[in-house]
Amino acid sequence: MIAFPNAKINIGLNITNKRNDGFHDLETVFYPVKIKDALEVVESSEMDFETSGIEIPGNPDQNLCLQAYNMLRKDFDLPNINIHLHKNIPIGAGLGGGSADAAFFIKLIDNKFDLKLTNERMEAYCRKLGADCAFFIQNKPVFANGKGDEFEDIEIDLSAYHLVLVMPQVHVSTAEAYLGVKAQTPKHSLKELIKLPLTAWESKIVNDFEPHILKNHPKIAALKKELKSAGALFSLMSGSGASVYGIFEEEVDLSFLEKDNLVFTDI
Ligand SMILES: C[C@](O)(CO)[C@H](O)COP(=O)(O)OP(=O)(O)OC[C@H]1O[C@@H](n2ccc(N)nc2=O)[C@H](O)[C@@H]1O
Ligand SMILES: Nc1ncnc2c1ncn2[C@@H]1O[C@H](COP(=O)(O)OP(=O)(O)OP(=O)(O)O)[C@@H](O)[C@H]1O
Repeated sequence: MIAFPNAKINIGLNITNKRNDGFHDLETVFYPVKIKDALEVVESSEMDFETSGIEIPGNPDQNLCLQAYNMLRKDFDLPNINIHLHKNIPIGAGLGGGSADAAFFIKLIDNKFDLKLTNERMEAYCRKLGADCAFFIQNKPVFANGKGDEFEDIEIDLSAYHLVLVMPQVHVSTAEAYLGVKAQTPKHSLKELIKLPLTAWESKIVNDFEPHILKNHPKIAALKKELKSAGALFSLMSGSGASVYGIFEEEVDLSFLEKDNLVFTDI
């Protein structure tokens, strides 16, 4: 059985409070995009985990797909499987790629082995793996708060626009991003700002990670400027970075960008 975990972008991100458990409360809008990995599971006599595509840093035993499998195995009688993950979603990009893999893996195992898990139960498993992970169970645009794992439905549809995402040769770890940020109550709630017409979003809808990440990584700051100059109605770093997206009214020629950037169009 095969699944295609997709990435997300954050449209706005306010860090509102530093919690006592080492995490932060935030407000964000998660929007699914079409940049995808491929994940295949087949039943087998022995456990095996293989990857291809972009190299994943860290110990393969700690891959979120395996962590998800080990967690499910504690509660269900599951057979050995072979997992193949083809990695295409950039890592350290603020695109939630690892979280997407884990959530889609749980949905795939539920489907393949007929576990009959509800969305709520799958989201509960996801929350144990990472703050971003639960979003990918329902995988639809939402306003999120708490650790980024409590959701409210919102009306938002960007399908009339051209979304472009650029990933520079810069890697920002999520932990690094949170270390440099100061929590504060935003002047206007993102839940209200997101209702404004898209042409009014620029400078009102912000990402609280941007000030320090753009300062420490001038390549990301330069990219954001370039997308603006190319006519983006709105552009923002996604999550903790390093990727930056632009929302354009028309298709845009980005051949002027430096060749070492990864560019995804019509995401
Ligand atoms: C930056 C975002 O992508 C925005 O959507 C997410 O908040 C990150 O979520 P994630 O990658 O799933 O994060 P996790 O793997 O759960 O946590 C990594 C580290 O980020 C910090 N962290 C994460 C989420 C959160 N709400 N507050 C935090 O302070 C913690 O130091 C944590 O140890
Ligand atoms: N399936 C996986 N895909 C990618 N990274 C994984 C995976 N499993 C575990 N990881 C670990 O998670 C780290 C970062 O993952 P991810 O791509 O989600 O980060 P990100 O781009 O910063 O996204 P975000 O901050 O939005 O969650 C990697 O460095 C890797 O060690």
